[in-house]
Amino acid sequence: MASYLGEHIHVSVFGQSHSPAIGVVVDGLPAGERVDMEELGRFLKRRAPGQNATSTPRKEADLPQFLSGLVDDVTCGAPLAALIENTNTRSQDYAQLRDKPRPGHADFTAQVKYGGFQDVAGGGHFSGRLTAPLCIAGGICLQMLKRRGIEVAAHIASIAREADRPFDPMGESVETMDALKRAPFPVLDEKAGERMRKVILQAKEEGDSVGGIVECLVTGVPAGLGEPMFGGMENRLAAALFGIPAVKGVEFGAGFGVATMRGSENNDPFTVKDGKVVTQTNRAGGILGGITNGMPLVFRLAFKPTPSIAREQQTVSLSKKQVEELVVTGRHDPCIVPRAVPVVEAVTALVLSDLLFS
Ligand SMILES: Cc1cc2nc3c(=O)[nH]c(=O)nc-3n(C[C@H](O)[C@H](O)[C@H](O)COP(=O)(O)O)c2cc1C
Ligand SMILES: C=C(O[C@@H]1CC(C(=O)O)=C[C@@H](OP(=O)(O)O)[C@H]1O)C(=O)O
Repeated sequence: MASYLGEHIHVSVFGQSHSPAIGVVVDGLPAGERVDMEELGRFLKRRAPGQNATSTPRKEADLPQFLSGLVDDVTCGAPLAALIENTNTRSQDYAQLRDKPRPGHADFTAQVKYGGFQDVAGGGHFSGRLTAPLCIAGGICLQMLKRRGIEVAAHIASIAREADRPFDPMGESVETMDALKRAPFPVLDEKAGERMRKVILQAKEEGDSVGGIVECLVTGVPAGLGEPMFGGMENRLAAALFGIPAVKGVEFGAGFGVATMRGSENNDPFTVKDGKVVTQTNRAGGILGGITNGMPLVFRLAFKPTPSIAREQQTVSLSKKQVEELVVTGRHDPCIVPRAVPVVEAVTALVLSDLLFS
């Protein structure tokens, strides 16, 4: 399984949703970086399950235990290892899924690939739960980046057809970006947030789920990060962001919108501000030729609706090779998007740190 990321800051995620613990090993963190444990705890809490009606009811404290890599909360240069215990598992909910794979989840493909030896319980290693250890590693990198003037923030850009106001691609204030990190439901327009919550609860009541879009903004990125062709900033971010379960699309800057624009509409004119070359607009999303141009990075991710829904669905019995009905039981997010927002920030911070600290 390809559960590792990064060349210089190498991150390896392990565990399954219902194994005794999940965790991460991070090799290559620079020595001497202080980890603010309270800040990290607040970050992990933003992702943790079981906190409100739009989330899975599975309750987990998601408290990281550090086994190595830190001395008095400061990185010491040795590989950092951290664990989170799984305490609230109900594996019987998954018993039928080895033979009757859930439409939209990885049960069928895992069965094909691992020949029945895969851990089915809780979605095994495919579970969104594996994003918790990613947030430990990414949360540390977010602190390292902030110390160097790089701010990463994401918000819920839309749920189903309800949309927030988009980020200003030229950047947002640090106050606005920080406020999103304190918000239990991170949106820029509270009224839009209310409508989104309603859409999620409505779908849940109907035994269904909804998807949506997360938009991410990174300010303070120096020009010159990334390589042409296959080592581009877009390539690296996309490869990592597609590792978040349920992501089905990633677009940078004006994204798919460029297809209907003219060059005169899409090009960002250059100008000089305070002696620095900048662009007047930022439809490129801060990347040209795979290399950062010094403008903010802006990108969006499409999340599919949660596959495990309460409604009856059609599947097959793999042993009987016949069509059967399936009712998925258990505890699930009616929408993945709100809990995925800090995960997007974490993965972004890991990719940027990998390039910056090389
Ligand atoms: C934070 C988070 C929470 C998730 N919660 C659930 C869930 O409760 N139920 C579910 O079926 N899928 C959930 N997913 C999505 C599945 O893990 C994912 O759809 C599945 O592994 C198949 O992978 P794919 O959608 O990338 O193809 C969650 C994903 C994330 C990132
Ligand atoms: C526990 C988390 O979310 C889980 C993600 C998930 C899935 O299939 O991705 C399925 C559910 O697992 P379980 O059936 O064990 O409750 C969610 O609760 C988490 O994200 O921390």
